[in-house]
Amino acid sequence: MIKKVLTIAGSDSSGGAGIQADIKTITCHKMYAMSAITALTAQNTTGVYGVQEATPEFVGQQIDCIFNDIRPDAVKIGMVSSSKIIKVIVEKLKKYNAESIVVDPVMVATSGSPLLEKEAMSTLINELLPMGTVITPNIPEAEILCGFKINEQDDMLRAAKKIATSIKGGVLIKGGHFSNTADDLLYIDGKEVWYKQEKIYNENTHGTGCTLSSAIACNLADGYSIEDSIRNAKSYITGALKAGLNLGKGSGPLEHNYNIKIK
Ligand SMILES: Nc1ncnc2c1ncn2[C@@H]1O[C@H](COP(=O)(O)OP(=O)(O)O)[C@@H](O)[C@H]1O
Ligand SMILES: Cc1ncc(COP(=O)(O)OP(=O)(O)O)c(N)n1
Repeated sequence: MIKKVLTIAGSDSSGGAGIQADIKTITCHKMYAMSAITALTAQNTTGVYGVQEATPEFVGQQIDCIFNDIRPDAVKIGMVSSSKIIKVIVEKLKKYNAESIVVDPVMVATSGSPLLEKEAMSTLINELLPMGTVITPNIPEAEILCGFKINEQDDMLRAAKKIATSIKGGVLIKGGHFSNTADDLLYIDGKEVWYKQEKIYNENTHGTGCTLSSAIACNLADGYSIEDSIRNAKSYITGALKAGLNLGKGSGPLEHNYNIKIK
């Protein structure tokens, strides 16, 4: 039976991040992708130029339609935009007893544009993050969640331990924002697991976070443990970066389908 994965996230018109990156990732994992769109962004490889939010009611209606018909085996959550949208997502995930939830706490695009309203931060922290089987902050997001600067790997561990005090799932801090390494750290059940990866010198990293979190969701849907799901997802993203796609005038997208052989 084909596995089904739902992404609840924003649309990226340029196709490199958000819903589009998620659907490509899920499809490349040979799974069935479904989406509940929280916001439309007018975006390309150089930045985010406009955001049009969906109403919270409409986000809820999309989630109802999905769960009442094709129940997802895993859920990935990305850009959630506002407090009201977060509340409806939490309400629906609880109502349907959703399992295997990966929360990527998207706050600001790497280009610098905010993707979450300032007032929504406390709702994200107090209501959405605790729903996660695993949460996947990058370094700037982890700094906001833990309240101190992360300058080196020891700080990543301190941050993960602090964030884990209010979250029962795993905390994966992504190290892609460091200059020489791309080592990610999972902190789960009092245990640290490092995913070591040397930095790939590719400036085209638009959508890495979205791609990693949806790849983790696919692996959870397939029944892998959290630890192994992250290991497999890390290997997928490393391949997608190494493939070296070069599109657009800014930080371009990844080659999601680098491992698909049809032709
Ligand atoms: N240049 C790179 N080389 C290898 N891995 C990378 C590189 N940039 C990002 N990654 C990896 O991509 C994933 C997403 O990380 P990151 O870029 O830190 O998140 P975000 O896209 O949310 O800012 C992580 O597994 C990270 O280690
Ligand atoms: C619609 C939308 N959602 C999320 C992001 C952020 O993508 P992410 O993979 O976390 O990182 P960057 O692409 O910003 O490096 C986005 N840009 N758009």
